[in-house]
Amino acid sequence: MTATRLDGKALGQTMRAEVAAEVAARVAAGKSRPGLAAVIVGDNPASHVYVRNKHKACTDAGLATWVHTLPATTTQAELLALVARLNADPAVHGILVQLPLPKQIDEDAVLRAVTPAKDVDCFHPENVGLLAVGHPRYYPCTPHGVFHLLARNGFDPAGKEVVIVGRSNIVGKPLALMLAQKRTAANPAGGDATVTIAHTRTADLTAVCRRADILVAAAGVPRVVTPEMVRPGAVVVDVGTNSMDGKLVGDVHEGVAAVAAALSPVPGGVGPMTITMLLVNTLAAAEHIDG
Ligand SMILES: NC(=O)C1=CN([C@@H]2O[C@H](COP(=O)(O)OP(=O)(O)OC[C@H]3O[C@@H](n4cnc5c(N)ncnc54)[C@H](OP(=O)(O)O)[C@@H]3O)[C@@H](O)[C@H]2O)C=CC1
Ligand SMILES: Nc1nc(=O)c2c([nH]1)NC[C@@H]1CN(c3ccc(C(=O)N[C@@H](CCC(=O)O)C(=O)O)cc3)C=[N+]21
Ligand SMILES: [Mg+2]
Repeated sequence: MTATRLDGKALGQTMRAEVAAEVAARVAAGKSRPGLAAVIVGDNPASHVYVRNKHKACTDAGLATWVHTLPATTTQAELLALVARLNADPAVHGILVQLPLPKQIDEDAVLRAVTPAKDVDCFHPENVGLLAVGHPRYYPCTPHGVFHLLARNGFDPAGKEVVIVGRSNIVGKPLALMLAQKRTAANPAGGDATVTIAHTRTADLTAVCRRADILVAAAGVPRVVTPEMVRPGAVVVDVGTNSMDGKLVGDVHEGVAAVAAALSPVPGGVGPMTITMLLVNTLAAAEHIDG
């Protein structure tokens, strides 16, 4: 078997075109143009690549966008002052503070300073709480991207065994929450799946992963998911974006393509979907804030 490719680049483009059409219609109707402000502190090269990609995707879809680049020596007070200014700016509907932040900055304090209505990453505890009780204001971008990459390729997670490797606050944990939840009108990306979360203390990772109909790798470790961890015919989503010898690689061993029914590539899988969901959320934020 050679796995079907879950093409996030193509699906992301399709969904970006949908956002662009809605933005154009909204602006033509005299409403506000959705705007995203991205904040990047320091000179992590990967962060600069992502922020540049986000900026271009916003521009292409007709969103207003600003990138605030601050030096690595920025103090917490300076960063909080910028966030306060963006919170108060009526042209800004979405605020993204690129992670990770330099050591002198308390990441949690900054994420909590973003006003929840503009928190298009869904990192603020109020928004995480709304997600947890099944009434999301926004879906977090990477988990939402994974949901659409599955659902729109005909792999509805409802009733399936899902195993997620990774339990971070930005990927594994919110994805597990979403996929386990009941799908309702208020929670259309509820997965109705049976979900297992694996991590570094999981006793037998191979045995746990082999239970999966849908296996999601979000560990940040190249090739951590090997072919023997995949039940033949399973669907595998690779969230990893790791830099190895100057190359971008995922968390899934290339041999998995011979075992899985479908596999998302890196690059061109979850990454472009994440950016697309950021545009979706920025449009939703403008509707939420301005009507
Ligand atoms: N494509 C995209 O849009 C995005 C991609 N990413 C990528 O996804 C990956 C994960 O990111 P993130 O969640 O932030 O990473 P974190 O480092 O915050 O979390 C990694 C998680 O994986 C678990 N883990 C690590 N190694 C193993 C292992 N050998 N076996 C089992 N579990 C393991 C950790 O377990 P424990 O909790 O026990 O330490 C932890 O829960 C990275 O490659 C990142 O670059 C991230 C965000 C968006
Ligand atoms: N506040 C915040 N929000 C985030 O959403 C966030 C963050 N911080 N910090 C870092 C992670 C990582 N992340 C990616 C986004 C796009 C790609 C992406 O588009 N990747 C392309 C390739 C990009 C390249 O060429 O390097 C692909 O996979 O095809 C990857 C990773 C968002 N993150
Ligand atoms: Mg820090």
